Amino acid sequence: MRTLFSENILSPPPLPIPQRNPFELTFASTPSLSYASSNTSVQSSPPQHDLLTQYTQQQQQQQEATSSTSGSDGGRLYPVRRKGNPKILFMGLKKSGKSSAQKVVFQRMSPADTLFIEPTNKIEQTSFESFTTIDSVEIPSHLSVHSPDLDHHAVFSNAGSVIWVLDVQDEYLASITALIETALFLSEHYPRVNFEVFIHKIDGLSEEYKYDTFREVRQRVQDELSDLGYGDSNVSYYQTSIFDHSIFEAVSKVVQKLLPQLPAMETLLNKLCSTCRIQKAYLFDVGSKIYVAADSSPSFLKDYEVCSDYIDVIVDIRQIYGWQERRDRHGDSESGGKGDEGSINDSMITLPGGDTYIYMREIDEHLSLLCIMGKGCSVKRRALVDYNVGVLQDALLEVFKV
Ligand SMILES: Nc1nc2c(ncn2[C@@H]2O[C@H](COP(=O)(O)OP(=O)(O)OP(=O)(O)O)[C@@H](O)[C@H]2O)c(=O)[nH]1
Repeated sequence: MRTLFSENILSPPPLPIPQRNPFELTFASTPSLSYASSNTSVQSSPPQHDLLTQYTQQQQQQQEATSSTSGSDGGRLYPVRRKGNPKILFMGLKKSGKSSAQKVVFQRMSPADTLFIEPTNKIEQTSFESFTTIDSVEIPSHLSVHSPDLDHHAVFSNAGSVIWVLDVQDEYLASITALIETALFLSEHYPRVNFEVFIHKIDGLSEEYKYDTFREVRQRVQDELSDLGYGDSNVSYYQTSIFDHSIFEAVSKVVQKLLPQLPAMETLLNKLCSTCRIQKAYLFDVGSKIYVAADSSPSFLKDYEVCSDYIDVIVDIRQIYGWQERRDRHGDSESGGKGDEGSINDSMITLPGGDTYIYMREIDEHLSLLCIMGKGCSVKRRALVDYNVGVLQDALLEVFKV
């Protein structure tokens, strides 16, 4: 076959992507991992580990030297360590959807019920208890960042992220002006706080208009910030709606940036995926359906949706029929007694077509691992997957033990 390129021209091999050392965190003890694999070529060799470790150490030294406050590394945001629980502030103009967004995600309110939410007139804080406690705070629309009634220190000093909720179904120029004001205030006074923009109520726009509007808002904000000399400020944008999974995906990404365990979790999931040929692996918080980590392969909303729906099914079944007492893979039950090995809470389904499977395994009472597997990882390899997921489970429990 004739091709445009000569067969003798070889493209250079891709450079290995340097990854953060997962064990940089000050854990009480670090898990020692050895995954079982039927394919030895996917396991990293010791010299590679040395290189990665050296690279990470250099990065850390550079970061310490420049005492960077943003936690940004070449465009990639790494969690900045903060004291206390992850705290997320919801801000935006009146009726933009602040209460709805947080109630749908953290309190499992049905989207239809948000029609009856009363306006918020004072600062409201709620705590979501799960694998970690997430504080979510709503700032009423009449309190702008320059309002003398706002206790800036109490509100922003320990905040992790500010989410600006912008209603695209409304006239949004006024919201953009207030958004810029808030972004500037945060850049100047609280640069460690992440600034996230939810381009919200996107469900009301037609398919082709959705992306145009998203791009227009993003461009306007970026242009105005650069005109004011803050072009390099790290602002993230998400298209969201409470009527689909987009709000959960967006909140997941916001929460992930606040978790110091994220690099360790990502590395563990990457290793699991390469060892067991898993297409995509998510670590879900079952209570809220936000995912706290995923492997680094490209992520599609559809994958997230199918896993999220599967969690709903499992939670419903569990509520109706109950669930076996959980035992770990060593046979210890939660009450401390010894039981039969194998009574671990996991399940697997095949999607229509028969080529794709979803595997779910409880890691602890809040977190569950969900994996999407394709042709390369059939049910015949289930024993290998079970074993390796067991190793991952032990490591994750160590990570959260701190
Ligand atoms: N179509 C659509 N409507 C939404 C969405 N999110 C919220 N809403 C609706 O927007 C209206 C206002 O939502 P709220 O959550 O009360 O907004 P708010 O910003 O908290 O309002 P205030 O507290 O009064 O400032 C409600 O009727 C919600 O049902 C969305 O994603 N899509």
